[in-house]
Parts: sequence; C-alpha cells; structure tokens
Amino acid sequence: MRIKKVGLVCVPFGLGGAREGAELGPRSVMNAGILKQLESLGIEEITVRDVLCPQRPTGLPSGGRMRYEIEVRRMSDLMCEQVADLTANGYMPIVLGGDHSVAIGSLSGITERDGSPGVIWIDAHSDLNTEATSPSGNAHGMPLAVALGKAQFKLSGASGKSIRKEKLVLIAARDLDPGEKELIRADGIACFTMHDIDRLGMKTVMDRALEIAGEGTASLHVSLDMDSLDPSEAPGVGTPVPGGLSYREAHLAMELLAESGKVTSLDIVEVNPTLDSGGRTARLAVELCASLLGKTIL
Ligand SMILES: NC(=[NH2+])NCCC[C@H](N)C(=O)O
Ligand SMILES: [Mn+2]
Ligand SMILES: [Mn+2]
Repeated sequence: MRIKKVGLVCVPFGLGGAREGAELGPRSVMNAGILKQLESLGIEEITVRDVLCPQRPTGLPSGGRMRYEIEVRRMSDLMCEQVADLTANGYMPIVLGGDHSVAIGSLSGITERDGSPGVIWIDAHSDLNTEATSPSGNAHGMPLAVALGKAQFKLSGASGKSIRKEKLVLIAARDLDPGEKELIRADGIACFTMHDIDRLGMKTVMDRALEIAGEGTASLHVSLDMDSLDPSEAPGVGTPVPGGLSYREAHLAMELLAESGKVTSLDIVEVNPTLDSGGRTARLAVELCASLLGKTIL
C-alpha cells in the first residue's frame, strides 16, 4: 500500500507528563523538517492540523488520581474529531505529540471511525496504569489502560469503543510498574521486552508483532514513544530509561513496518526539546517517520 495522503496532527500538550517541555515537541519536529521529508518521499497531499490544546492552568492540577484530567479530556475530544475526520477523508493521520497521553485521542479517533485497530506500541514503558495503579498520576502512563477500557477515565464520545487486548503488542519495554506487570500477565498482552529483542533480534520480534496486531483488523496503529530509543540516541525525552533500542534497531523496526504495507496511522510522542541536545531527538523522530513511510537506504 503506497501512502499518498498524510494528515499531520500537531498536539502541543505536555500536561500528561511530570516535566514541562513536551508541549514544544510538535514545533521542534516541524522545525526538524518533517514536511520536506514527506514531500521528498512523494506524498502527494499533506495537510497540517493544529489541535488547540488547553494550557497549563495556574494553581493546582485539576482531576483526582489522574492529574490534569479536565485538560486531558479536552485535548482528547478535540483530537478524536480531527483524527476521525482525517481517516474518513483518506488521510493517514500522523500525530506529533506532545506527551503520550495524546494517544488517548489518536486511538479514540481511529476506533470511532474504523472499529478496533491493531496497535503496536513502541515504548520503554507499557502505559497501562489505571488511576488506581499509577505511581505518579501522570496521564502519559495511562493511555493504553484508557484505550482498553480499564481506566476510570472514559471518553466523552458516545460510542466508548475500545481497542482489543488480543490485538495489542508492546515493544522495547524495560520499565514496568507492578500493576502494569500484573495486567500484562493476567490479560496475556503480547510484550516484547528489551530482553526479548536482545535474544530474538528485531526482525523476529517485528514479524511476530505484525502477525498479532496486523492480521484480522481493519487498521494498524503504531505509537512510537521516543523514549523507546536508548537515551544516548534520543536524550530529549521526559522519562529516559537506559538500555533502549539502538539507532539501527529503531530504523529496522520502521523499515519492516513500511514493508508490511499495513500501517494506517502513527503517533510520534514525548519529544521534549528543552531536554534535547541540539535537536537530535526531533531529527531522529523525522528520520524514523521517513523510514516508516518507506524511505530505504538504497
Ligand atoms: N509515556 C511515558 N513516557 N510514560 C511514562 C510512564 C512512567 C510511569 N510508568 C508512570 O505511569 O508514571
Ligand atoms: Mn509512552
Ligand atoms: Mn515511554
């Protein structure tokens, strides 16, 4: 499947994480040349949508066990509309975060329109905390729990459809909270940790991931948290964890996803330019996006 139409959804939202700066992510990825890259790949139509995200309120965060719950809800509702609209019009949505709570919006938009997608979640974390298991209260640790319908946080949208645990694959995990481990085991969620990648290699892992998430679903969503990469490659993230994907492992993952021809939507999240070193992480985000859209070495 050749991708001809891309809708870039810029989501300058950083209230889902503990550190300020992720809200500057979309601008830094735009400045790193994502539009030029898309054009040079022969994408025929590119549209850019800016989601007007709520700003950091003065005073204490709203919400109970999910910090800034009101703002997270507002952002996800706005995103849901945009993503559903792009999908309906034949655009592949590429969401530029923002912290990973923006995936609540991407997944709800896709699910709303196309039914449950397969989901490949590339991340040092599993983002499966509910309000009850989260050690931090930060929404960027909860998007998958929300999308699976496990969290208290429910979307305002009428359908309330969720993704299916059988069609979810986690890749590059290496920092899981106790409640998340329990849920992964109890629900039998496919999880390829860094240990598995070390043992099997990225090719085998991606083949298996595509078998699980890429078959029997109308669409396939890839959510790329830049902290899946080793911090030596991607320092500009709010929650870095050592022992991550190498530069080539990450590219190979994207190249294999491109070859599969199955990916229908993408998030690139957690780029935090205030923590970056000279824009490296934003540039890497652009390169990885290009690989996922079919850029090859030769
Ligand atoms: N998308 C992320 N970077 N998530 C980090 C989550 C960290 C931790 N597990 C928490 O729930 O607070
Ligand atoms: Mn994440
Ligand atoms: Mn993460």
